[in-house]
Amino acid sequence: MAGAAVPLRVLVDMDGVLADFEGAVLRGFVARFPEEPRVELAERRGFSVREQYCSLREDLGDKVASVYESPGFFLELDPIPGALEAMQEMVRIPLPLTYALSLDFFICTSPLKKYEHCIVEKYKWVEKHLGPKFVERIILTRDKTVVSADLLFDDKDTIRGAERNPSWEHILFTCCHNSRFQLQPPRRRLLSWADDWKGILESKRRQ
Ligand SMILES: Cc1cn([C@H]2C[C@H](OP(=O)(O)O)[C@@H](CO)O2)c(=O)[nH]c1=O
Ligand SMILES: [Mg+2]
Repeated sequence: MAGAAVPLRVLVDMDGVLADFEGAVLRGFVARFPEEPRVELAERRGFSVREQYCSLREDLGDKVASVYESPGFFLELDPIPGALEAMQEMVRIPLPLTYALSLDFFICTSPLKKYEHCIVEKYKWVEKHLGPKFVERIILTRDKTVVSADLLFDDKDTIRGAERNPSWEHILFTCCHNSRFQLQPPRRRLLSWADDWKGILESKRRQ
């Protein structure tokens, strides 16, 4: 049909973008190991929490991993400010934005290698905070490069996998661990859900 809108496919990551993984790790670590040195959020550098705690002291890596591998950890994560509202708005597009833009929306998230609690709790978290319709939109994969889309909002600075040229543009979602990461142009960031995510969608609009 002439003039029919081709939907823009958008992937939104979960931890660090919708759910506050980093805040919960620090809180859980302090509660469980109050005497141990810790990494404050302002001092977080690099995606892997475990690596940074290991560099503080070798045995702290296992200790911090025990926090995010515990039952209940993923289910109890707080939503990132503005994330739930942005998701509800995103799935309602094309209402306020433009008549020519419709959207195929998915939550694209990786399970931990120790997946026992993580996987089911991620599903439950989405149902609890966003509702059952969003559960149908979950893509669970350890390799996001093989998923095809126009955009991926993700807090991991470097996303690698089997596909060397993923179809999506990775928009780096700012999180404590990547705030000092130097993005090489033309890579783009979204500073928070208060930042102009609609402008980024518009910039990808198909002709
Ligand atoms: C181990 C680890 C996991 N995670 C998150 C990322 C993945 O979720 P997501 O893809 O939703 O961001 C999930 C499994 O690795 O846990 C971190 O953000 N930092 C870490 O150090
Ligand atoms: Mg993430």
